[in-house]
Amino acid sequence: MNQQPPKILIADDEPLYRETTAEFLREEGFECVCVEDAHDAIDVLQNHSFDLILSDLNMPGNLKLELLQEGRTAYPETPMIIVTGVPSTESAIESVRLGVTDYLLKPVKLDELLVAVQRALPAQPRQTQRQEARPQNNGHAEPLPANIAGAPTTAMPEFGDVIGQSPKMLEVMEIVECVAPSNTSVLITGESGTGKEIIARAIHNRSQRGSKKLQVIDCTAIPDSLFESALFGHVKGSFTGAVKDQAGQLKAADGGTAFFDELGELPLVSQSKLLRVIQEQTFTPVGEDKPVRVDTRFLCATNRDLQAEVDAERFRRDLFYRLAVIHIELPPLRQRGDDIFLLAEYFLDQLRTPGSSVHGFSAETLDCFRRYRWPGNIRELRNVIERSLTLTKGDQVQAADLPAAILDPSDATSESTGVDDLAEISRDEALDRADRAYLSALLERHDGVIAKAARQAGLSRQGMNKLLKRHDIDANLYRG
Ligand SMILES: Nc1ncnc2c1ncn2[C@@H]1O[C@H](COP(=O)(O)OP(=O)(O)OP(=O)(O)O)[C@@H](O)[C@H]1O
Repeated sequence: MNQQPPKILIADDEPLYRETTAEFLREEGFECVCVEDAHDAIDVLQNHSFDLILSDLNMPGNLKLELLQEGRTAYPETPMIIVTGVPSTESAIESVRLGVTDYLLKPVKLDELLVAVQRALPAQPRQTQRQEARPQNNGHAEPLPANIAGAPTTAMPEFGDVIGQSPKMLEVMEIVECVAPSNTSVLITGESGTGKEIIARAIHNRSQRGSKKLQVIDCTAIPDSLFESALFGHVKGSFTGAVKDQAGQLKAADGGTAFFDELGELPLVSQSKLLRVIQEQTFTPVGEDKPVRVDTRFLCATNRDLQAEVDAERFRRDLFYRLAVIHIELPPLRQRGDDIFLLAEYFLDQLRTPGSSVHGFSAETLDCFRRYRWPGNIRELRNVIERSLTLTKGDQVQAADLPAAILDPSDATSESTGVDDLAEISRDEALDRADRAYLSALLERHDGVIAKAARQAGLSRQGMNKLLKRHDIDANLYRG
């Protein structure tokens, strides 16, 4: 059996970084070859085979990501990790589109680098599989093989449960296709009910982790004091109430994906614990002294503006950069054009009882759908259709079957502001007022009962509480 250590090509124009990385990896048992620019890297690759390429982005000869292109086309079997000091969403998406295994930000912790290297190397010792370096084909890049990550798709991918054909959603789906096969972290943002979880599922299902678990971790549901126990698990007797050994949620995500929902709600102290897990892929259960190693991909979602949270020092900058390598911003339903009709048809089909004669919507109903703001987005649409189906008598959902707020959306924007006044204020302020008016009307109707108001708006209770807090509305004032 071939006992050669895995061989890594390190391409970086910063001598200090290059040498310290090589020294560290050599100590860990790898063989390293260092080059200082993309030209040298491409030359070396022609005559030697490697098990992994570790490459900087901003270095001579790589302005158009030449090394990446060459690496992925001529040596598609050789995994590649990007380590960059100048991250950008564009280069991250392009790197992932071309099929890099990981995209790390400098300064990268050595432990984190080691985890990424170990993950990128195939489970089988690569020495026995190492392919002969292929000659360059006269500078003509081969087309990307269809089976590698990010090969341009000619037809739109089949997205099953994710409905949408608007340009913004097609863009989202293209990014999902590109990023799914890598281990890169993805941050998904968007208003409540825009489908953040469904997109996380789409990424997970399309990755090689798809047959393993997608563990959803709701950051609002974990009390600060129980964060470690919930995530890392605990051993019996390690604290009052720990009556038996309990595995944490991260253990369940081993081999699969951990999806942190409502990440923006995570308190600072828990953020630092999470950062460590992501960097080192290890954690120590409460009451244990030995760390547990996992292989987990991290996806997360929030409806907060995380960059603003970072600026306000409520969210750790290093965690933000680590998680937001790829950022997918989901548009609100009101910006998805005709997707609203596709979604409405889809939910009608899904939710009508077998044998129901309802098979569509009246023109007036569709018009109401188009004009309404949908603050609860797709979840609200789904709820509205579910409710209307119970009221509809004929074979079409009529406008009269819709909730009052949807029938007359102007009610929700009136709030003592005339149309002329509205034109004087910013769009954000106008939308803010509409939200406030809508929430007040809902609370009025439901006598201040938050759960009922949330149900009608298609929001979770927590989501409704957050909105009320943001608008400084006290539900108690609406109690009868
Ligand atoms: N593009 C879509 N196609 C079909 N169904 C969708 C789509 N987007 C969202 N949904 C449905 O809308 C509902 C809300 O979606 P989801 O829970 O993913 O939203 P979210 O953004 O994670 O919400 P929250 O911020 O409240 O957690 C779910 O029932 C989901 O299946």
